[in-house]
Amino acid sequence: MDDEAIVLAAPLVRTDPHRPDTETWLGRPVPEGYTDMIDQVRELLDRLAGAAPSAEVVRSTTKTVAELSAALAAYEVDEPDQLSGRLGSAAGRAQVAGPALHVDEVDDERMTGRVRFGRHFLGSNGVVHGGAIPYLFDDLLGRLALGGGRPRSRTAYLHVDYRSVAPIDTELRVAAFFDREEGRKHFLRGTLHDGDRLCAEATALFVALNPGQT
Ligand SMILES: CCCCCCCCCC(=O)SCCNC(=O)CCNC(=O)[C@H](O)C(C)(C)COP(=O)(O)OP(=O)(O)OC[C@H]1O[C@@H](n2cnc3c(N)ncnc32)[C@H](O)[C@@H]1OP(=O)(O)O
Repeated sequence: MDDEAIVLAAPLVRTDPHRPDTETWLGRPVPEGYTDMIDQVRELLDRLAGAAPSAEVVRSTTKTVAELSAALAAYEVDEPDQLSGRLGSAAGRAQVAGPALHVDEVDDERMTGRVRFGRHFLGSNGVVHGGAIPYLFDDLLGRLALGGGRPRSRTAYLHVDYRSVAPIDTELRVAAFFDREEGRKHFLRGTLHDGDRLCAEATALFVALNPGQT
C-alpha cells in the first residue's frame, strides 16, 4: 500500500463539541440523535466514494438505501420546517452537501473554525475537489454576513484563489472576516489553512436584500 492509499484508508474520526442534541428549531426540539443520523450519512457518502463493492453488496446496498429513502419520504416537510442546513450549531449546519464545518469562535466581524473534507470530496491524489472549496467559503462567509444583526443577504460574487492543495481526511482551519460595508454591499474574505500552509483564500460580496426580496 503506498502513502496515498494509506491516507485514503485512514479511519474516519468525527468529533463535534457543539453537538446540538438539545437544540430546538422553530420552538420544537430537534429529534434526539438527528445529528448522529447526519454523521452516519456523511460516513456513508465517504464509504460510497471509496468503495469498489461486489455485485452482491451493490444489490443489498441499493435495496437498503431505497428503503431508507422511502422511510424518510413519509416525513417530507416544506422548506420552512426543514432541519437539514438549518441547525446553526451542528457540524456543517447538518447539511451533507458540504463538509462538516465546526465553528469554534465567532463575533460580529470574525469567525474561526475547523473543517475535515472526507473521501466524498476527493478530487484526485488525496486532494479536495476544487468545487467543494467555494461551497465551504460561501457557507462560511454567508454565515458571517448574517452576523452582527445584519439583514439577510445573498452572494453576489465569490472569488476563490487556490494557493496550495487541500488534503482530504485532515483537519483544516478556516477563518472568515467581515471587511467593510458600503450601503447594501458587504465585503468579506476567508482563508483555509492546513497547519501554517495557506490552501485557499476567498473574497466575496454579499448584497443585503431589500424588504420583500427573496
Ligand atoms: C443559517 C443560514 C446560513 C446560510 C449560509 C449560506 C449562505 C449562502 C448564501 C448564498 O449562496 S445565496 C445564493 C447564491 N446567490 C444568489 O443566488 C444571488 C443571485 N443574485 C441576486 O439575487 C442579485 O443579483 C443580488 C441580490 C445579489 C443583487 O441584486 P439587487 O437587485 O438586489 O441589487 P443590485 O443589482 O441593484 O446591486 C446592488 C449593488 O451591488 C452591486 N453588485 C451586485 N452584484 C454584483 C456583482 N456580481 N459584482 C459586483 N457588484 C455587484 C451593484 O453594482 C450595486 O452596487 P451600487 O449600490 O454601488 O450601485
